[in-house]
Amino acid sequence: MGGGRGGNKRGRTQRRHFKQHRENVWKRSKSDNPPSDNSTWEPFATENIAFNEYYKEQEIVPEEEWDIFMKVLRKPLPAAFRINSSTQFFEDIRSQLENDFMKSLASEVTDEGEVEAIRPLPWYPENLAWHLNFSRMQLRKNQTLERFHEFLKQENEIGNITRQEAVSMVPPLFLDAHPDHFVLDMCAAPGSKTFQLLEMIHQSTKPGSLPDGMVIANDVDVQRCNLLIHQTKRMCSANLIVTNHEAQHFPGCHLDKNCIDASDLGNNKDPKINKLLFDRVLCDVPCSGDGTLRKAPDIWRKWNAGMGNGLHRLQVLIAMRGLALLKVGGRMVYSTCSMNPVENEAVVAEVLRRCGGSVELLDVSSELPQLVHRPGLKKWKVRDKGIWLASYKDVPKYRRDGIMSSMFPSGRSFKEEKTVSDGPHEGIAPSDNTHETGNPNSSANGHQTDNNIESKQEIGQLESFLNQSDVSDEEMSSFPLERCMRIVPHDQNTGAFFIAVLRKLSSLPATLGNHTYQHGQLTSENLDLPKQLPDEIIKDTNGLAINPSEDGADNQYSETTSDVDLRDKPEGDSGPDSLGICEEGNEPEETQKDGSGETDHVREKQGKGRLQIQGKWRGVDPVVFFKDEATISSIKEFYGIRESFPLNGHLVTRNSDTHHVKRIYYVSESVHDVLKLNFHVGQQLKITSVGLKTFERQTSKEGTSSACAFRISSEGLPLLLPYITKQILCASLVDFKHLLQYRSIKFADFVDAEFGKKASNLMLGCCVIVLNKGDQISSDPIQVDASTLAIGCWKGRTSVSVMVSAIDCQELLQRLSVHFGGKEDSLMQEIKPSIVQEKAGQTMNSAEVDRESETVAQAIVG
Ligand SMILES: C[S@@+](CC[C@H](N)C(=O)[O-])C[C@H]1O[C@@H](n2cnc3c(N)ncnc32)[C@H](O)[C@@H]1O
Repeated sequence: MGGGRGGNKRGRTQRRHFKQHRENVWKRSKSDNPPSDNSTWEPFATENIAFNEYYKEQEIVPEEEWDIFMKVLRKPLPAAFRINSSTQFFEDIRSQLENDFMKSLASEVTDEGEVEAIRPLPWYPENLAWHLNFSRMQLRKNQTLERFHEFLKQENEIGNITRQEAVSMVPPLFLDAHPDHFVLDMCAAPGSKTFQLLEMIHQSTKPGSLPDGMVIANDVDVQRCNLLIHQTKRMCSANLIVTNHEAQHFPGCHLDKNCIDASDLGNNKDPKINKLLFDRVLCDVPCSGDGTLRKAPDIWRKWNAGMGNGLHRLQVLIAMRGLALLKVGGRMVYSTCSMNPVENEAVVAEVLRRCGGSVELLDVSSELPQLVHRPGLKKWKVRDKGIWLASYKDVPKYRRDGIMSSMFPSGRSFKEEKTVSDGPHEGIAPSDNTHETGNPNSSANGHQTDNNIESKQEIGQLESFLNQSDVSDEEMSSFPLERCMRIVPHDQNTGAFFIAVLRKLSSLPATLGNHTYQHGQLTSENLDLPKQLPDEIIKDTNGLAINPSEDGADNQYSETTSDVDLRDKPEGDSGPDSLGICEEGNEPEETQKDGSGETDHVREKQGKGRLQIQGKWRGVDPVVFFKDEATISSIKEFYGIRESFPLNGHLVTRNSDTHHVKRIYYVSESVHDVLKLNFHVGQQLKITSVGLKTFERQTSKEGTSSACAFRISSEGLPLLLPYITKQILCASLVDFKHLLQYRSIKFADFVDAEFGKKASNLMLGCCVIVLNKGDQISSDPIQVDASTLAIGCWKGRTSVSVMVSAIDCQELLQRLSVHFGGKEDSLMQEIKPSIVQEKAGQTMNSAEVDRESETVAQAIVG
């Protein structure tokens, strides 16, 4: 099928893999009802004294709003979902919601105080995101709601809508990614924001073309990477690479051109890019996740102030790495689903402090004017072991491993009271390189930046300022942290979220390092160098890994299902293990620590352990460019692929043995360039998934007798469609519908006899059937635009069979009925008697259809 939004729409025929493994979040789950046996079931307690005390003290909301804040926080979170704008029928779905369901549901009673049953989120562009005021129980309450429930279930299953917490949709909007941007999503799993970013990259792409940009989606957790791959598969993007790194050590892939083999250079093989830099970076870091309390009420029980303290360090490191990888002029969004200032404003302040004047915090409030948000805090306190700390000087020595100066509004360590190293004057640096002393904030300031102090006079002024504003009990940040955005639940009936938008104005101070914390302070390593992986990993991952693996690839998804279950559990349904594995992905290992500082050490150790395990993955094959000229030519010849479609250099596989390649993936120019760079830098990027599955080897008996060993995969069809000149036919609406209805039709049974004849003349093997909506003239080459509907089929010896799953056929039929509803009756009258009889008997006599081709088609459809 053609197009994305504005052109490159991904059809339902491509979503087979996705839906086969996707939990339907709208379906009934055991947890919908309390257990019927006598076991003691109690609702989650929605009270935590430490929580109350903490956030009251932080003045997270004005005192007079406290009660409503708590009241809303205790209420289950209403569902929200997004229409996937990359699907071919997104406009139909939106119109169904606007014109049909909004009206039919209007009279239904919803939660108290809510007037509308469903409504578009006013701040989300083009009515593509919706808020729903019914719980799943209510959805089954009556017929009108049941119909809506069915709609949600089906569209979710097909992949046309995605359930996503409303506030989680915000960060990608502020990232403002364009189709030509290189985007890094540092902590991407399970991938709801990556999906949005891909939609942005692909928007307005013409059918058969690819954007210049790309997305690298990274996550440290292998299992969650699988979830990410699974989620993003629906986008069918050739512009995506999924990687598995600690974000704080994400490799920059710096290429020393001197190291390139001279013969490579001679062969014009030098990569177009010599390091990885991004136009946009999304830094949606692991957090304590108390913004998701409404969705994961078990957090009430587990919450403690140490959760945020334990994550601050990692959050700073990840954000700093993101800024190092950001191009000058580029934008980075830092976000969390936590309300805690230690994880939010303190992190933002610390990166500003470290970056001097090279990074600015943007005021983007005018960009989504209808999004209600609160300004970031300028002052806050740190709580450790039940004690309030107003300033780092209050931190007992023995706690300085866990409590960092950067957690406080001033960021001052007070280690050397008279050293002008940090503090309220962002971007001000002493002339000596105090970062070498281990002062957390001095490295950023220890280098000449635009704002650096040039003269002794200025230093004198600063010292006098610091003396005047010496430690007060109430510290206040002098950064414009009010530009940060805090979304609180009672403003828009959502979860809570924090967002800060940063722009890189100039290179980071030259020796600003990859910071590690020692004794409560940041010290520097070189930010631009990726952390050296253990030797064994380098050895074991010799070659890019791609997922799923050639053998039993899809099995990996089953392992991820439990994650989906946890994340998407309905309100009130979170088991004890689900803490933090919310859609916005809190980290349970980290959140359960008490802020002793051990958390991150544990995390780091776990991280290393994980890496080592990953290095020993079995079934991980290297990614190689597919260059087998004979196979490429046979594919080109069989499908008549136009020369204008670049195949050479864009095909990758995981098998260097050309004869045993099962799947061939297509990569965009941008991904190609990154892969090439990665080869040159010794494969620093640990790639778990790359490329759009485009060709699959035929393995069935009939398949192997086809003149071409490879069929076109449903995922790759939209991209290839405009370039296919052979094995492609245009079917009338009635024959197209018959194919979807009966799945296999004998040549003689097509209503359009001419079409049946043409079909019988196709070569044995894979073919493409395009719906003629009345605009195609049979003698002309088939015209493809964003609305073109096409399905992959198998031309057997006596029939044509669809290679589209039953549910996709069903959905397509429904959509056709919506579009061409008026013609339905007359079409039915045209149905050939033989087919009607078969249908009437509900038996497709397999003896009457081409057995072989059906077998092939079934094998393909799975
Ligand atoms: C808040 S969730 C991300 C949610 C995601 N952006 C989305 O919208 O679906 C945080 C993610 O960070 C990952 N993570 C934790 N520590 C990390 C690290 N050091 N580097 C990279 N990812 C990390 C977790 O595995 C988790 O998937």
